[in-house]
Amino acid sequence: MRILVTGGTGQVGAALARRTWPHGVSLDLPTRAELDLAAPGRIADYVEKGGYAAVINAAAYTAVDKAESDSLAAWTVNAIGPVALSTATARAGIPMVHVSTDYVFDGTKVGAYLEEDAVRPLGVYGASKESGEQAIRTGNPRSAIVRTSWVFSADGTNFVKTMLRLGATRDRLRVVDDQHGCPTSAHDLADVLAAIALRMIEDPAAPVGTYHFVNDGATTWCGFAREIFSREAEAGLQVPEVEAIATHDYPTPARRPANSVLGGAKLAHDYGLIARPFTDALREVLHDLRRQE
Ligand SMILES: NC(=O)C1=CN([C@@H]2O[C@H](COP(=O)(O)OP(=O)(O)OC[C@H]3O[C@@H](n4cnc5c(N)ncnc54)[C@H](OP(=O)(O)O)[C@@H]3O)[C@@H](O)[C@H]2O)C=CC1
Ligand SMILES: Cc1cn([C@H]2C[C@H](O)[C@@H](COP(=O)(O)OP(=O)(O)O[C@H]3O[C@@H](C)C(=O)[C@@H](O)[C@H]3O)O2)c(=O)[nH]c1=O
Repeated sequence: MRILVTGGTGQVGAALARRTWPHGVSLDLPTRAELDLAAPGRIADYVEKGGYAAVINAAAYTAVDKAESDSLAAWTVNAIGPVALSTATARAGIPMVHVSTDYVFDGTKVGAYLEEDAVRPLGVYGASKESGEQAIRTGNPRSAIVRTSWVFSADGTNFVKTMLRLGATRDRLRVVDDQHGCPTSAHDLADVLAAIALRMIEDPAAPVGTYHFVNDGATTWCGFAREIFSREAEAGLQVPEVEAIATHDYPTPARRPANSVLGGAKLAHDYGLIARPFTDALREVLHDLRRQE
């Protein structure tokens, strides 16, 4: 049985490729050149010919700031690509698992966002992802949308690697302390996506809809940076000082939500999946990164 995974060169796609799958399950991990979400006309044919049991869409345009000036590209990959994927999977009669983001919310809620809370994205990336969610819901009724946030791993580009890179050459970093969210391991997320996909393949009546999955523990970007450097200091490494600043002291092209903490018990209720603390996953990732040096 084969599962199509898009975005295999990204953090989440690579984590899906690395995990151990049950005997008899194989993945098709096409490159962007082989399956381009920005060329939706070819997606139906690719899905139809593949004879897949399910599709996991981990491909996206994820450059949050660049999306503000490159909105057509972001919308094509994040919104129009999913229209084609959901229609093609529905026609093939197979389930689809799609990854979305905390940046669909505007950050004004007091407390954690639940699956049913109203969305109001602040930027192009969030808006294009929100449109992608709608495309999935409308196009394939057998679909699960998993919203997550602040993803990190030893692969690809992410905040942990940015902090380590900047910290290697600077004594002091300035990091925003008024945006709250939940750092999430790409590997833990991959396990969740896989569990949902496998259950949906086995059971046509498996639960569908929108789910939140994040690792346990909310923090700010500054808190996250300090956590990273505390672990590095424990390992005897030289670390920079981290100065807490406000969002207006770190201007960026895209606005980001002040609070994008995701909560909700749907995933535990419907699929029995529980998250571990992000600090546990962070230790593993830092260990892997040190071994890569
Ligand atoms: N990173 C994060 O913090 C968060 C991510 N998410 C969501 O999780 C999912 C995975 O993100 P993540 O792994 O971090 O992203 P990455 O940026 O690490 O990887 C993106 C992947 O998408 C692929 N891709 C981009 N454009 C296209 C295209 N036109 N056609 C086919 N593939 C394309 C990239 O391929 P290539 O190598 O060729 O560029 C790459 O494999 C996305 O849906 C994202 O929105 C949600 C919340 C947080
Ligand atoms: C590098 C740096 C960033 N920052 C701030 C900018 C921003 O507000 C915050 C995070 O910066 P980044 O650009 O690394 O992260 P960003 O691209 O906003 O990360 C987002 O990516 C997309 C794909 C998602 O879906 C989100 O869940 C989220 O993970 O930290 C500092 O304050 N100091 C710094 O030195």
